Order: sequence, then structure tokens, then C-alpha cells
Amino acid sequence: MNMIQVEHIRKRFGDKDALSEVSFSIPRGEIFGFLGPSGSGKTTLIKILTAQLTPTSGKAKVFDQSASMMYQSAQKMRFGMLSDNSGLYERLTVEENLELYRQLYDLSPSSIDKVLQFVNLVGERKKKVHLLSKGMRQRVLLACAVIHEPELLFLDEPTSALDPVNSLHIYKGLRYLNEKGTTIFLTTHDMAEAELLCDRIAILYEGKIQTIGRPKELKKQHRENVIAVVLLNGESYELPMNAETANLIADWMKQGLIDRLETKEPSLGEIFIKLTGSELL
Ligand SMILES: Nc1ncnc2c1ncn2[C@@H]1O[C@H](COP(=O)(O)OP(=O)(O)OP(=O)(O)O)[C@@H](O)[C@H]1O
Repeated sequence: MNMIQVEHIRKRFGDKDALSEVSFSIPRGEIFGFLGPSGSGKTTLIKILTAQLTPTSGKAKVFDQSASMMYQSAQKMRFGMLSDNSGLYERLTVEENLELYRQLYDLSPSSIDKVLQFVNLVGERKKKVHLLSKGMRQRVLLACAVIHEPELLFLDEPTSALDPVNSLHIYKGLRYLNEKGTTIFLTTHDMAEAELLCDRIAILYEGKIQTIGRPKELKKQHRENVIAVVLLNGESYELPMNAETANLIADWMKQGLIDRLETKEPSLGEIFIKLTGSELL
């Protein structure tokens, strides 16, 4: 079953399209990365998928029913969300913040212990939120988003402005959740994060998906048509992949001169720049 299905979505604000033609689907169990520069429409799509916005045209389905149903409490039990708008009560403790979610979802008291262990914040449970570091706050937000063990998790830039150690804590948690069956829809500016975490990625630019696929496949698709040859004497050459190069390489091989041959794969960041002309910032 597809957890998310989006067909020809367009969203217009005033006289400008935030999304102009977006179609894709996400099967259950996938970690899907939605990448794009600032203002490309990522948050707009998450809002459509969680019934905070209606599309101007097109169809969006979540759990095989219209995304417009996602405001219903039965549906809210099935998904979690972490975004810029996710807030915490600063004067309350970590535990008290989680207690609000526990009551909202009508969960057992043990759900708080479980989720605190999951985000590795057992020792901070009695701390007031305003005393926490940025990384810890983000982990509390993640705890709020997953305390009810949702089938589907929306993460809008979950690690922006976190240091690498805190980002790794979050990645570990997300992989664990995914192994237990949670489908994850993630937006990010961070190509290394996308490559590390995502089964598939889509690159969004100017309201349209420019490319979609597994990171490895995309790199293969966008591979440059050159081969790098490194000789045993240390010399190296980047040569076009053609018959002339094949003959030259065959000659060098016969003479035993070749150390190694390498194809040149672009990084996801390079693919992004190639497709959009923009740096991801
Ligand atoms: N409520 C709104 N009214 C008018 N324009 C809007 C509204 N929400 C978003 N936009 C515009 O739609 C476009 C897409 O915005 P969106 O927030 O979806 O981008 P984004 O890719 O999530 O950006 P960022 O990475 O900075 O969060 C932007 O040009 C934004 O200004």
C-alpha cells in the first residue's frame, strides 16, 4: 500500500504557484527525502498532506484516503510531525511536556518512559525545557512527534542547526523507528543527511520535482561520461568514454602501466546544482 500518493498537485498563493505540478508516491516502510532550496514548496506540501492547507488542484492521499481527512483525531493517531512550528512549553519540564501529548493521545503512563529512553533523555526528564540545549530540545520535539508510535512521520528539517553529534542521535532514532515499520517523509537542505538516511529522494525546484529515485541510481544517471585512469607512475588522466579511450586503455594495460580505473560519480549536491542551478542553503 502507498502511504502517500500525490497526483498533479498545484498550490497557488495569490498570483504565484508554490507548487505547480507535483506527483509521486511513497510505499509503506520507506524513508523518503524531499529536497529543495528555501522557498521551493517543501513545507507547503507537508501542510497539504497534513490537512493544514488544501491544494488549488490535484489529489493528495495519505493512508489511501484524501489528505483533507488528516485533521480527524483517528487519523492524527496515525501520524507524527516535527516542524518549525512544533513548540514546547518552556516553563514546563520535559516530562510535563510529554504528559500533555500522552493525555492528548490517551496513552499509558509507560509511554513517557519508553519515548524518553528512545530519545536518550531519561536523565533530563525533570529539567525545564528552557534550560535544555538546542540538540536536547530537538530530541524532546522528536519524542512528542513519536510518543504515540505513528505509522507515518513527517519531519520538516529535523536536524537544521544541530551539530553533527546531535544529528547522529536523531538519525539513529529515525533508523530505529523505520526498522520498526514507521514510514518517514523528511525535508532537508542537507545532502549528506539525505544520502545517509533516505531510501529515495526527490529534488524539488520552482514547485516541480526535477528528479526522483534512489541516491545510488541518481548518481549513476548523472554520472559524467568520463573515466579516470591512474597509472602506476602516479600520472592520472580524465578521458572521455569512447572507442579511442578504450584503445588507449587497452594499450596501457598490455604494457602493465595501469594502477586503477575509476568512473566519476557526482555527489547529490552536484546533481542538485546541475538540475536547479542553485546551491542548497
Ligand atoms: N500562506 C502563504 N501565503 C503566501 N505565500 C506563501 C504562503 N506559504 C508559503 N508561501 C510561499 O510559497 C513558497 C513556498 O514556500 P514553502 O514554505 O513551502 O517553501 P520551503 O521549500 O518549505 O522553504 P524553506 O526551506 O525555507 O522552509 C514561498 O515562495 C513562500 O513565500
